[in-house]
Amino acid sequence: MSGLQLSGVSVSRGAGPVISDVSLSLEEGKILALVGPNGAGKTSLLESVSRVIPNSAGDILLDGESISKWSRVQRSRAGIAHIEQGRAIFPSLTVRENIMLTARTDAVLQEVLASFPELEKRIDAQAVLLSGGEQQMVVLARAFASKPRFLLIDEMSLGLAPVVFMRILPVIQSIASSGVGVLLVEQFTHLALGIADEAMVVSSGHVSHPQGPAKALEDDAELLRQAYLGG
Ligand SMILES: Nc1ncnc2c1ncn2[C@@H]1O[C@H](COP(=O)(O)OP(=O)(O)OP(=O)(O)O)[C@@H](O)[C@H]1O
Repeated sequence: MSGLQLSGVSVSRGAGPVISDVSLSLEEGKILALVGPNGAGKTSLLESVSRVIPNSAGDILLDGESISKWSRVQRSRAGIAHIEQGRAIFPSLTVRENIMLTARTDAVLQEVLASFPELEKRIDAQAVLLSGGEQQMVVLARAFASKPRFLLIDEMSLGLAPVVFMRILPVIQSIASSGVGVLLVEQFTHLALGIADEAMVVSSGHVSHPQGPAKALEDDAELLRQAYLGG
């Protein structure tokens, strides 16, 4: 079986479980939106996939092989990239230097920039001088330049106006079209559902709406509301 799978994954933090028995499946080239209320455990779930924290039960599989015991570095080398919450650019470096940290060669840089027309224009600007939206583009470009198979994106829109985030959405779509599987956690639920192939809702650490077509949730406000309340 190819792709990334979570099978009955639980995650504990401090006092107890924050994720219980979550299963999902992500294929390369697809976007799966993971939505749910604040504190539902979405960040913790992504963190268990990249091994910021371990899963306490269940299994995480890559191409059918268990990676639950793999370190963060091993998972990253296997192509699992994680854009964590908060902007993580190197402010004193230029856009080019930030992207070259992972691109390493000019050929890869040029390949990446083809998906980021806005950045191409600002390639020699110091990153600190960019707008919030442009800085997030740099973060995305740097992750894409590492040539991931799977990209975990945690609330890239934090601190951005929806209209600014809307410029980032087509870039995420283009990354997925290039063959990267994207697991997207996003506070602007409808924007995320609008670009996702599939979606699922997590509420209080549990799956309250299982993985299925994103359109079903996008088109049915009542279904979405119920799932947010815990199904
Ligand atoms: N470092 C931590 N130590 C202990 N508990 C934590 C830690 N980080 C998060 N939690 C708790 O884990 C639960 C899930 O939080 P998490 O951040 O994973 O949810 P979330 O759905 O991403 O929420 P948000 O949208 O607010 O970021 C919450 O109850 C939170 O208080």
